Amino acid sequence: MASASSSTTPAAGSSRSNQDAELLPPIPKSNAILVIGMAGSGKSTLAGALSRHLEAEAAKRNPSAASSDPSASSSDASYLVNLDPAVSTLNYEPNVDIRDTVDYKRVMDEYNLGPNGGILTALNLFTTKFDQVMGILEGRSNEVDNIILDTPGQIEIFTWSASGTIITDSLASALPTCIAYVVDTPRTTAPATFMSNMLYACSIMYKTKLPFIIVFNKEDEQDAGFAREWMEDFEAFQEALNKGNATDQVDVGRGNPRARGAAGQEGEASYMNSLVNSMALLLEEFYNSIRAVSVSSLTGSGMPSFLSAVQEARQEYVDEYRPELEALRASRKQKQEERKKREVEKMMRDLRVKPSGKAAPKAATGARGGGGEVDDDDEEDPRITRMADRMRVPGYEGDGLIMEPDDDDVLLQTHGAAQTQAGQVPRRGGAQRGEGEDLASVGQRRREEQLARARLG
Ligand SMILES: Nc1nc2c(ncn2[C@@H]2O[C@H](COP(=O)(O)OP(=O)(O)OP(=O)(O)O)[C@@H](O)[C@H]2O)c(=O)[nH]1
Repeated sequence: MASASSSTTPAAGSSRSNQDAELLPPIPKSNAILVIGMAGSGKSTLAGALSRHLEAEAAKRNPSAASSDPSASSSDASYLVNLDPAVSTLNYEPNVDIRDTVDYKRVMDEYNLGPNGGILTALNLFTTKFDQVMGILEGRSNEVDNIILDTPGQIEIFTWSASGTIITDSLASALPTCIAYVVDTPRTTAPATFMSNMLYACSIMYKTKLPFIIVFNKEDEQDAGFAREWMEDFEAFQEALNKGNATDQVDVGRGNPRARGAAGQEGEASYMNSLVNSMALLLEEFYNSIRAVSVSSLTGSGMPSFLSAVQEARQEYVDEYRPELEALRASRKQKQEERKKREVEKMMRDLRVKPSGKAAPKAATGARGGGGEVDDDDEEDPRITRMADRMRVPGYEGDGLIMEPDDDDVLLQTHGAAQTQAGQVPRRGGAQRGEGEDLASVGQRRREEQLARARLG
């Protein structure tokens, strides 16, 4: 488990990213902190506590500005976005609030939905306007240090919905974004609950691929030492598990769970226990790559270590997430350009036009010696070859014909060429139909003309 420690804040806009400004905008000063967690874990309380902590820090850094204009430091310290349409009261004043845009109770009534369906639909409706929210956030992204986004209580509504994905991806493509996964520490002391929380965290991390911070909240009620130990030492977790039922709360006290033992019966070899055991093994890799902090959103303790973890996450975004995003964008752009080029080439071939715009009657070259400028390097279009074959007349060495891609005309020209073995290939017009004349009449007229000429000859 990576622990949060202070790290240098990368300068706004890494050189690497600036080079590729065409694909992605330069990295701004702000971090986006997406606060996610199970219902009641303390997401909103954390968002409020963090913003107050940031305000206080900003006031300390610049006391004169804070005293002359109390709103100045606070507005630059953080920017808050509430994405929970169903919350009734918040312990902070959001700058952008989903409730100002969608009334989730009306959504429930109008669409005949239950509470969760209402929240999901409200979020979906809001997401249709999220480009506007992104415009606002990007506008502030070089003014504020941290943009904090509080998500709906029902975690799956955000993490497994299309709107959650759109919001997360939009943020991550514009700002150094990290996930703050809030854990209700006092309610995670049973090995099974701990494990399911960690599995959820792991699935979100692998889904979003974003820098991830586990925030063990409510440390005023329950120290997170046991959780850290379970993450770092598999045997400690196994020992706690073997002391009782996986679903029993372990008496972790405020210290080492191993020393205190489990509250339940001795070593139950239940299916649940062995399942939790195997999952713990699977999660070892996840634990190794994760940073975890413990805080109390109620008292405000642990905020500096949380902010250090955010800075580490920013660095990870700059070093790992952003280059991948740039590579992805570059390859998508290249593919788009290649497709565009292929389409233009195909169109050129179909029109038999050189890129310079000159017409080239290549279709007539089946009769050799086409008069127009022909792009000889071009691959022959099989349809044109077939058409030219139909037009080819044995022994004819004449000029090319200018024709329209119309079967009637092709037939007429072929017919015209067939009767002029001597080389007087009728130019277009000679073979044309008169107005209102159908193909059969033209044939008839031609036969009559031929007969007349034969008689004269
Ligand atoms: N003791 C203690 N209680 C906390 C702490 N953080 C939050 N709470 C309490 O936990 C309860 C839920 O907090 P919220 O911030 O509403 O949690 P949430 O995750 O936003 O809730 P939903 O969005 O409704 O799921 C409230 O009663 C908070 O007072 C903390 O650090 N310590």
